[in-house]
Amino acid sequence: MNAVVTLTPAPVLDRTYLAEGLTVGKVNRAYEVHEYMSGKGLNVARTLHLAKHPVSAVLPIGMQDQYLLFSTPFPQILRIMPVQGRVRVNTTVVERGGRTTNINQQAIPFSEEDWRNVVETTLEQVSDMNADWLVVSGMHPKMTDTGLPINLSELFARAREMGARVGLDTSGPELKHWGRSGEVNLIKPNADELASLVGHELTTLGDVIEAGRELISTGLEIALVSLGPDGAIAITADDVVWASAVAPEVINTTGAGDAFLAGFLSQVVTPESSAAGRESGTLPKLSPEAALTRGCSWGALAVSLPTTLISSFGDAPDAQLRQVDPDYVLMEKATVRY
Ligand SMILES: Nc1ncnc2c1ncn2[C@@H]1O[C@H](COP(=O)(O)OP(=O)(O)O)[C@@H](O)[C@H]1O
Ligand SMILES: O=P(O)(O)OC[C@H]1O[C@](O)(COP(=O)(O)O)[C@@H](O)[C@@H]1O
Repeated sequence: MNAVVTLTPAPVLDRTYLAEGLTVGKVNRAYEVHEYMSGKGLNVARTLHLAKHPVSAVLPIGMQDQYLLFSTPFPQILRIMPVQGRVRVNTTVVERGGRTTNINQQAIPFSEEDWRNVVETTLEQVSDMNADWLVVSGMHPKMTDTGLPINLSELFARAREMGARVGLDTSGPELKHWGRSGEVNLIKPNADELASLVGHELTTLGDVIEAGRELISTGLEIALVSLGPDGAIAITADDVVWASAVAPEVINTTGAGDAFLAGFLSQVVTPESSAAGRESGTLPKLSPEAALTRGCSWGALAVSLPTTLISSFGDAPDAQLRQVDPDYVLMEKATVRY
């Protein structure tokens, strides 16, 4: 069935200001403001749900903030875990012309008990949905008692024992740790995140491919590197595929990575390969090529909308693509295999 479970360990209230321009150190005025519940895993799940894909989003959110979800689209896909602490707020300023500035708040720490409940609920979802993927997205909170970041080893190992692949979309020290741990199947860094993961500058596509291959040698199955307007590249042990799609207009780049990952996940395992895998007790075969093209199209669509994919329209992403670009004429798609 190619079902996906997402876990967003640190959900967010996204506040987006649209302004003519942003001058640091001056008073800036917004001509439009949007506010909605978000977080990388939630964004991926909503986008997949719009595409009628089986998906469930685990969201640890304190009681005081659960009202924020009252008007959220698609409440049926949410698995809300009550935890201590308030939800964080991420602020985005989008200038005309598309330049985007983000200020992301630190994640609220987890108590030992809250984290344990989140792990168990997530695994229940993986099991109930017979999930092909568990995707953990966004910042990782620290634990209140130790001050150390959450430990995902048990969650990853048990999800994999259940036959799910594990995907991780994060940055900074968390990506450095888990990206090389051999405990996840997929990571989705952008070029800057990949450079800091491998510890050196990446100036050419060849550098990106080499960095991806280095990670594959540590036990990763697929490095999915997004390259902003230059599309994305998927690197596996025996395949390197690049694709891109042209955005009709660049309005707000926040959320492009999430839309891209949703598009990729929606196609990387076909229902047939998923079923065949279950029958033979092996992991389903991956089809990165079609998945990459779909991911780039959805990413390009996301940048052409003022907010994220889901809050602007209620249609499936491919229908939204046709509204933005009736014949897909502007979305010239290219896929190259290296
Ligand atoms: N300016 C753009 N034009 C067309 N597509 C874009 C543009 N920016 C992003 N995308 C698409 O969205 C994907 C994710 O964007 P990227 O900026 O790399 O991710 P992140 O938001 O995680 O940093 C890209 O791989 C690309 O397919
Ligand atoms: O958990 P983090 O790293 O603060 O990221 C969360 C932020 O990333 C987003 O999910 C957007 O991410 P992308 O631009 O990578 O798609 C925002 O909606 C959210 O505020």
